[in-house]
Formats: sequence, C-alpha cells, structure tokens
Amino acid sequence: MTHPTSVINVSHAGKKFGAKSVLEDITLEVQPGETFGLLGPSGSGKTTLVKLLSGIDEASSGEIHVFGTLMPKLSMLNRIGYMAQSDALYTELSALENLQFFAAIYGLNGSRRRQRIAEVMELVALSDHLHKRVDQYSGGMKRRLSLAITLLHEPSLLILDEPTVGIDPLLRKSIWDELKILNTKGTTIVMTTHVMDEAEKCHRLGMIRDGQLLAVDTPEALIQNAGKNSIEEAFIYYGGGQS
Ligand SMILES: Nc1ncnc2c1ncn2[C@@H]1O[C@H](COP(=O)(O)OP(=O)(O)OP(=O)(O)O)[C@@H](O)[C@H]1O
Repeated sequence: MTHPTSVINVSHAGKKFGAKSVLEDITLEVQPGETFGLLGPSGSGKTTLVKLLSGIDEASSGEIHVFGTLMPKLSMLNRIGYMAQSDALYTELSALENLQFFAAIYGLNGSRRRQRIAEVMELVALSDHLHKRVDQYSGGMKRRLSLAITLLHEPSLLILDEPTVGIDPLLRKSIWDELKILNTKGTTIVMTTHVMDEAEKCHRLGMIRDGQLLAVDTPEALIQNAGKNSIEEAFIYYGGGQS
C-alpha cells in the first residue's frame, strides 16, 4: 500500500540499456527522516537505481515519485542533494571556486552563500584547504568536498552513492555523526554502500542482486530472516547463492 507521506515511492520501476535489463520491477518506499541503505554486489544495479531516484536518469518502465512528484523533474534538484560515485569537480579550480559555482546553481547568494560554504567545509574538515586547487587534493579530500557541495543547499533528501569511499575511519565517523544529526532534523538519506558497519547504521536496507530488490527490512530483521549472525553474512546470503 502506498504511504501518502513517503519521500520516495518507487512503483514497479525497471531500467533497460538497449536490450539489457539492469533493474526489474523495483517497488520501494522511503519515509521522511529515514536512512535507507542499498546493498548489493558490484554491478547489481545500485547506482542505476539511485540515478533514477535523483532524476539523473529515467526509468524505462514503472513510476518513481519523490515528494509526490513524478521523476525525473528538473525543479526537484533544489530539494535533492545527489552525490555521484565519481567526483564531479573542476580540478583546475580551488575548492572555494567549486563551491561558489555550485552555490550559484542552487541560487545561494551573498552572506547566506558565505555562511553555507563555511559550514559545509567545517563539516567535512576541509576549512583549512578552502583556497587549495582541487588537483592538489587527495582522493579522500575530493570525496569530502563532493559531500560538502551536496549539502550546500540543505536538501531535504540526500542521495549518496558510496559516500565514504576513500575516507579514513575517523573522518568517516564524524561524517556519519553529522549525517545522523541531519537525519534527526528530518533529512531523508538514501545511500549505497559496501561498508558493513555503515549498513548496520541504516534504519532499513534494501538488498539488490541482478537488478532485483530481494529483501527490504531493518538490518536486524535481514540478519534474522537469513538465519545469519551478521549483516556481512546476510549480504553474502542475499547477494550470492542463498546457502
Ligand atoms: N549507461 C549504461 N549502459 C549500459 N549498461 C549500463 C549503463 N550503466 C550501467 N550499466 C550496467 O548496469 C549494471 C548495473 O550497474 P550499476 O552501476 O548500477 O551497478 P552497481 O550495483 O552500482 O555496481 P558498483 O557497486 O560496482 O558500483 C551493470 O551491468 C552495468 O554494466
């Protein structure tokens, strides 16, 4: 049954690239303030699904509504923060110039823009590197800058594709703490991850394999239903041979 207040409502969505079916009959709802994780083996369709949710790409069949609006819809960009798997940064520019560019796209100006840039760079512990050119950033720093850009316009839905790849455990924890604070304030978060301790922090998880959503539940219930002792074992069970 469709929940009227769902942030995300996916109804029988499929995606084909030519003759190749990459997602099949996905039905899913995400509620306000939820942290929802997508887990699945490499190539299972996680990135394809989050691209459909964020309106970067369009479903071949079925429907996706975000905040009640049929996707894709350009005007939804202001409400969604999407962080892709590979960083979309202008490497020959400084971090500040990158932030200013994206702030302009989101219509952030003047003191509000300055304030948000300072806040998001503080959040990802990059305040001291604001004026550095991005091609002098490490991989993890680029990832953090991408996250900062995603948070600039305070979106009510965050869609993060492997957000903490290349980020060391200490900083990963501080980013998670911040995501949890945003979450408590009402931001809904959808993320793909391969990191098991991150998956365990999600309220609910969707297990994807070969373009199909095999199970959606709390981490505890997924572990229990698979008859396993950890999310890692459950992941292998749902993502592999179910033995
Ligand atoms: N533009 C495209 N054209 C053709 N096939 C594509 C395209 N994009 C993705 N695919 C295919 O769709 C399948 C799912 O890819 P996707 O990137 O969604 O997987 P994933 O679960 O995110 O993988 P990973 O964890 O490795 O990032 C793969 O077989 C991939 O080759």
